[in-house]
This record gives sequence, structure tokens and C-alpha cells, in this order.
Amino acid sequence: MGWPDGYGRRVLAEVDSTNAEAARLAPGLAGPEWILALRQSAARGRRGRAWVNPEGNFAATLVMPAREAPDRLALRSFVAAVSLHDALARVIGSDAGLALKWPNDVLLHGGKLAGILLESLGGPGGHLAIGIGVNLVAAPDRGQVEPGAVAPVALWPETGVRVTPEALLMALAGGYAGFEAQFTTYGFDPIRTAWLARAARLGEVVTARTAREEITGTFETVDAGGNLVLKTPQARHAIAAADVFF
Ligand SMILES: O=C(O)CCCC[C@@H]1SC[C@@H]2NC(=O)N[C@@H]21
Repeated sequence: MGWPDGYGRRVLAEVDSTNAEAARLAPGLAGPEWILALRQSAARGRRGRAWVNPEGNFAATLVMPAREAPDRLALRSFVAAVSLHDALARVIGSDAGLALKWPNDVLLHGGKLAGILLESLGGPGGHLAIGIGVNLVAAPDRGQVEPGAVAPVALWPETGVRVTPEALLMALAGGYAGFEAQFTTYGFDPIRTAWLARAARLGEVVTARTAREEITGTFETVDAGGNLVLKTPQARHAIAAADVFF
């Protein structure tokens, strides 16, 4: 799979955060652009957390013009997760042990291998930044992540497979372009189906911690809006934003 038509690419030796760089570049971009950084000094994670980013790990952001409603923009989270899962399977040579955790973490052997941070950049045209971090060579210590969160893992120690950030970008950019085209043409349905086929803990009991409450229930599905659907003895909950604990 070669580099996809219509997508730009920049490779930076160092930047504060590829998502911050995406926001700076967005006003001057006419089409989608991948920004890969070999080092980040101020990488950010979801919910205002820092992202630990040792050199050799993958750090990139896809910034794209997107004049769409926020609900639809948010579904790119699943497009990115499915693309990342499949790109990792391609570079590893197998999808064994890979799974997706709602909404967009990639797990390997049950540990967190990769995270995705979506940011809507607004501005006159409207841009979306999809920031992707993958622990290719090293994972943060358990003490550096939230108590109760899935333990971080890294690809190299876990599988013996050494992949460069550039090689992963190649696999990811090609795969993303395919899923993005599918999303544009057919909508969320095929992406949702692909996501569910790669889901961790589907049909099992999980806990979702939202800003207001904690819900423990059976992970039934992801609905047409991308919500996590949990069934408890009392009700069926469609959850738009939460941290999920196994
Ligand atoms: O918290 C998460 O799970 C999401 C982590 C996203 C990290 C990536 S690394 C590349 C991009 N630039 C950032 O500052 N963050 C994202």
C-alpha cells in the first residue's frame, strides 16, 4: 500500500505536540495532512492528561478540513481506531492479541498500546485534528497512568517486532484513506461494524465512569451515534463520553 493520493505529509524532528502543530498549520491547509514527529516535548492525552512519549514511539496527527456537525466529526474517532488497529496488524504480521477499547484505544494482550486524541479546531473553514500515539518501543510506567486504568504496553517488548514511526505512518495513512472514503460514501454503519468486530469485552461486564456517575453493565454494542451501550438490570444506557474500566 503506497502513500494515499490527496494526503500531505510532514515529518518533524521535534515539536511540542503534533496536535498543537496541527492547530497552527490548519488555517493554511487546503487538504488533509499527516504530521509525524520523532520527538514531542509536551504531548497531550485525552481529558487534559499528559501523554508520555519516549523517542522511538509513534506520534502523529492527521489534520483535515472538516466542515461538519460535531456529532459527525466525533465519529472519526472510530474511523481512526479501526485504521490504526489494521495498520498495526499489518506491520506486526498478525492481528492476534489486538483489540479496540471504546472509544478508540488500541489494546495489545489486554494492555494499552495506543491512544487517540480528537480535537475540533474550529476556525473559519473548520478543521479536525486526529492525534495518534503508539508505544512502539517503550511504555510509561504503571505509576504514570491513572489508578485502575489498563496497564500500558509497548509493541517491541510485547512482540519482538521493531517498527519505525515512518513505517507505521505509511501503513496507517493508506489504511485510513480507505476507511475515510468508506465513511464518506456509506456513512458510519460499515465503520461501526468493523469497530465491533475488533472490540474488546463485547458482551462482558464493564464499568463506564462519566463526569457525573459510574455505570457497571453488560457492554451490548456501540450505537449509530458512536455511544457506548451498557445494559444494567434497570436500564439500557447510551453513554457519549466516559472512561471505561474492565
Ligand atoms: O490519552 C490518550 O489515550 C490519547 C493520547 C494521544 C497522544 C497523541 S501523540 C500524537 C498526538 N499529539 C499529542 O499531543 N497527542 C496525540
